Amino acid sequence: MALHKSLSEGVSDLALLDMLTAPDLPLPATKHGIRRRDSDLDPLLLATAAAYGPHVTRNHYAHDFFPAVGDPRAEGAYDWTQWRGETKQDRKPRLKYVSRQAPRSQRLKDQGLLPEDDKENGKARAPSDPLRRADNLPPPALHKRSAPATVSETLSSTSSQSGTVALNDTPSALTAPDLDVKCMARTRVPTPHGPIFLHIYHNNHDNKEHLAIVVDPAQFSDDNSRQIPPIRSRSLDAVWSESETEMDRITRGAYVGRLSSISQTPSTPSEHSTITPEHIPSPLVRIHSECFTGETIGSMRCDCGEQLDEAIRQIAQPIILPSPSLSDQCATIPGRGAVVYLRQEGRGIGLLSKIRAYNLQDLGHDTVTANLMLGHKADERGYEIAAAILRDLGLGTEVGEGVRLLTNNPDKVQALEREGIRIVERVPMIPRTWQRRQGVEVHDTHEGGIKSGAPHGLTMIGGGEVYGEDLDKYLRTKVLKMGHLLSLSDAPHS
Ligand SMILES: Nc1nc2c(ncn2[C@@H]2O[C@H](COP(=O)(O)OP(=O)(O)OP(=O)(O)O)[C@@H](O)[C@H]2O)c(=O)[nH]1
Repeated sequence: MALHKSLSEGVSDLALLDMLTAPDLPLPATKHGIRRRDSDLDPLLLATAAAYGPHVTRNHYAHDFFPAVGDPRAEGAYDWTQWRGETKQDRKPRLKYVSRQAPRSQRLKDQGLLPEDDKENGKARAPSDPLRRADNLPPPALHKRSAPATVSETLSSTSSQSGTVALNDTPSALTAPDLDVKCMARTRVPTPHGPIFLHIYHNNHDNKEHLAIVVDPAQFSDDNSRQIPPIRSRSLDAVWSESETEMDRITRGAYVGRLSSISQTPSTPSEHSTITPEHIPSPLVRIHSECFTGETIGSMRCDCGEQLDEAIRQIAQPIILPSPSLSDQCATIPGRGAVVYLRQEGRGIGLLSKIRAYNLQDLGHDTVTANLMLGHKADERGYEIAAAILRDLGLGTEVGEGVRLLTNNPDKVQALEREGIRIVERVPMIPRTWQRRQGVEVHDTHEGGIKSGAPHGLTMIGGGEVYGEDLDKYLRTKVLKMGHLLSLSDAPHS
């Protein structure tokens, strides 16, 4: 009885919707006496629109019955307000339920809600805004690579040799733009390891905002007599436009010293020297790849969070300089260097694929095989942008001092060297549990930061060490399958 009641209620609902929505065409009735719901306009769609109000299905109201249009790009095809009725030519026997609006991306662009080319959090900027303009990218010399690396470079070098085609005559379809990076903003951030300068970079090869974490606390001092060149971004210190004010420059981080309500000195775009006195060790640099799981939610499947923390900690350690003579006291200078933080999540395969790879790993596959099973390479990362950022910071350039690179990954060293970065030393990144096994004190934290004895397993900045079965497997695969330069005999469970 109840079943019959609900069935009959359902039947009358459908009949009502049919009555409201069916075109005025005679339609065959079913054996229950209800017309078939084969209208082009789905009654359920209309019911949803009526139930939830126009704000939910606003765009559906721009759809209606129209004679089918042969060419969807015909005048008025997308804009129903422009529709002036059908012509003889258009006339078709069948009504079709079609959309008369442009694609959503086009509509947003027309309304000024979608930026054409500004990647900064999707917000449109006025063309006059000095922060928007990209015409002050660093001079080409800073970006020159030693060997031709792109189609355009190869083409232009061949053509200039033959002397027949000018550089700019290369067909644009064949040229990839030379990589340019630009530091959009820089700011001071206090961390458990001391203050750092966070730099945000844009580039013309991908849509990611790559970062540089610069450790150079000597820049806070007013002492201009120091011999060590500051680690500063050339593109940031450049003047971006004639209309740029001092406040514009300061707001984007182009200032010197410590910014405060009484200290506001804009930087000058002068070329900084990259020559450091010989007795000063080269800056310590790490090229770090994004790992949301390890760095943000404290995953202990990998040691990425710990590595980021450890890298900043090591770079920030004061440098003890050898004393010129036995009687002299050793001098110390503040630690200096940088972490370039690349948005290449999951070794370049992205977070979604990495998460799927984790499930395959739980089924027993290692990190490399899991990537391959998902149709990815074992490692899809590139280091051209990292090299360009280092050059912009004056690190590892041909003329200046080299860098000491914190890594166990030989591919990374080679890739950076291919990009022209001068690496004078590879400094290993030993996992903290491995260091502890070797009797190394691993909680040597900065004054004022998190104190020794941070809980184990905390992978965030200022945290302790990562451990566990998953991490063991992860590290073993890196050593055994990816050639990482760590000795497994140092591992706690070996
Ligand atoms: N595909 C995949 N990526 C992972 C996994 N675990 C961590 N990653 C990513 O690995 C990257 C870090 O690379 P690693 O191979 O750990 O280290 P590396 O940068 O090559 O080498 P080091 O300089 O010695 O640290 C980050 O982008 C992480 O997101 C995993 O299980 N699968």
